[in-house]
Amino acid sequence: MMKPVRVADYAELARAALPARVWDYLDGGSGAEWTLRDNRAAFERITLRTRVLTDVATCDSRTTVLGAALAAPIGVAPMAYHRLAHDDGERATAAAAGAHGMLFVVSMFASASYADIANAATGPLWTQLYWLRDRAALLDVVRRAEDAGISALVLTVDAPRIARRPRDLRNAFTVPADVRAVNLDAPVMATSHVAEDGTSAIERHSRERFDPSLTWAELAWLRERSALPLALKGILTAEDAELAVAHGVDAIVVSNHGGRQLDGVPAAVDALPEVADQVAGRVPVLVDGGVRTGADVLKAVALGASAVLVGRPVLWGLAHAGAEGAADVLAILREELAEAMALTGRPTLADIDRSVLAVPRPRTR
Ligand SMILES: Cc1cc2nc3c(=O)[nH]c(=O)nc-3n(C[C@H](O)[C@H](O)[C@H](O)COP(=O)(O)O)c2cc1C
Ligand SMILES: O=C(O)C(=O)c1ccccc1
Repeated sequence: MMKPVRVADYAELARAALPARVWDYLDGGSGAEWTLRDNRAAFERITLRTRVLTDVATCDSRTTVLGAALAAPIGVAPMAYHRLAHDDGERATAAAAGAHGMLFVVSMFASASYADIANAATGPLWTQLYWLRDRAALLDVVRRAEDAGISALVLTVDAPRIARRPRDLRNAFTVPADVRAVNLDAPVMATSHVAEDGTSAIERHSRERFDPSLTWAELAWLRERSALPLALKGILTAEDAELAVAHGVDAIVVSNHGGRQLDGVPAAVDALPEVADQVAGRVPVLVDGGVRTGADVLKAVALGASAVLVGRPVLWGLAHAGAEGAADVLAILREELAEAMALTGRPTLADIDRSVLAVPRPRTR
């Protein structure tokens, strides 16, 4: 292929670079992958209303989210095991995000230590958590993150267990022995590395370790033990957004886990307005799922997002060309966002409101 110019170009490059079962794990979703497809389709259904002659000589996409100063309202979504995509793993991702003034949310299942990631980083780092049955182990992860200077916690709440993902079941997917969740795993072989026909090792591992009995009341336990700001990731309804704010959560990530948890929930960008309207500016609302262009970022901001997180495309860039590839994916998004702001006549993020969105209407005669 010629030099990639769109984020989507990197998908094919990554597919060519990776073993089929690793590609399936990264690319795949749950069930019939209906929600996975809808994450994209929903962005593609939204059209834009341009304004002209507004002086777009300089477009400013800078913002601050939970104290993190960003050059653009874009971050890397938490994803397990970046070393599946490239040997340099999360250190490369951290360098790429930092090079563009973007946020990196490190997965609890990162394949590099928080200390090593922090050493490679030049920008803000948050970390994602799953609520483990073993509270001491959960707290241990939090302490390691704090010690490395991680500045916020993102608790994923859409995964009391990892959903059935048909591609991983068919492939009996296991994580290779040399790729490990080093901030978490005991040095013994964890289930995620043990093969068993017709099962996904990650799904089995999640059933053993994640605590599916977690409720709102228990969030206080974590708040009492860490002073870091806390975001909840995986909120899709106004009811849960209200409960999150009522329980003192500092930010919300509207997400369907990239179509990897319950198949049949709405596209993330379709759930965003319901959540943003309910929250009404009380805490920042982020969104992830299907963001592939700068115009997608603009659409999410118009619907109330303070920032977007980008998942798979970062791994595509890593798989193709390590830190350089991941950085190029982020550079394309940043450049396209600047272009979308200029061409819609919205030179600052504050100018990007719902007036930039065309309401799709049935044709009348
Ligand atoms: C390979 C992979 C691993 C993921 N691992 C995690 C994880 O460890 N924790 C988490 O909260 N979300 C995880 N996610 C979900 C992402 O944070 C994010 O919600 C989703 O990928 C965004 O959609 P996108 O890939 O379409 O941009 C993972 C997603 C992928 C593709
Ligand atoms: O694959 C995922 O989406 C995911 O969230 C996860 C969770 C635990 C271990 C590895 C991946």
